Amino acid sequence: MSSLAINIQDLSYRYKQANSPQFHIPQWQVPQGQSVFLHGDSGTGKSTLLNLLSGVLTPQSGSIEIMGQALTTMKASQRDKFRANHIGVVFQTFNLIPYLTVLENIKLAHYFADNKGDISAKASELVEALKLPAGVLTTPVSQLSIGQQQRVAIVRALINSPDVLLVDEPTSALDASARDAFLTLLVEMTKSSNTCLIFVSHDSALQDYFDVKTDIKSLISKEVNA
Ligand SMILES: Nc1ncnc2c1ncn2[C@@H]1O[C@H](COP(=O)(O)OP(=O)(O)OP(=O)(O)O)[C@@H](O)[C@H]1O
Repeated sequence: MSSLAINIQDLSYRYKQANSPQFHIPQWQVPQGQSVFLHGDSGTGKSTLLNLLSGVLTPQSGSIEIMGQALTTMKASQRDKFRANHIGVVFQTFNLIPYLTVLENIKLAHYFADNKGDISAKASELVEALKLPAGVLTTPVSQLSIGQQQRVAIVRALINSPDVLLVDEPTSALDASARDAFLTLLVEMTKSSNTCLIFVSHDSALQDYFDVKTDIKSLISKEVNA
């Protein structure tokens, strides 16, 4: 089995709109279990890269392997299945369904993965580990604070034990002490499950929590973007 969680080779992507910049990464490799702080100026392509890694966007050329499996050659249905089983995502808006309870939201994520069975026990464990209140599983998401919703989004992303967890700017809604506690937990949890964590943020004060700090500019090929 590959020891790389992510292996990108000669990746090119361009949005369909006229004048969109070409986004090109000659190569990028991230080992299993590594935590990466991915930063860079606004508009440099961080969200685009996360969307390519999660298979939401499909590149025009090049390859993306996750755990040695080529995301880029999968059919859309295979890619959806693969994402459910191997990739956790927490994007800025959390994408939780507000009128469903926390447990119903988590079950929905689990439904799309292969590993069936009752996940209530694991959901309770994660809820406790992320220091959410005990009764939260039966609470509708709309009744939670933003900080709690963020933790629920993490629980949902971790429920299928992903190999790669992609997190986009999640801490802006939190105060400094809540943010510290959140990041410490997030890094601990991903380390203990050998999950590769790609964490995108503008806030360089957060970089010390992570194994590696990567500026997206260093990944993007200069000639193509000139
Ligand atoms: N849906 C889209 N259609 C066309 N162009 C897009 C689209 N989304 C992003 N872009 C363009 O792609 C480039 C990279 O955008 P992206 O959102 O990935 O950057 P970012 O580094 O995440 O920015 P920020 O830090 O502000 O969130 C920008 O030039 C942006 O205008």
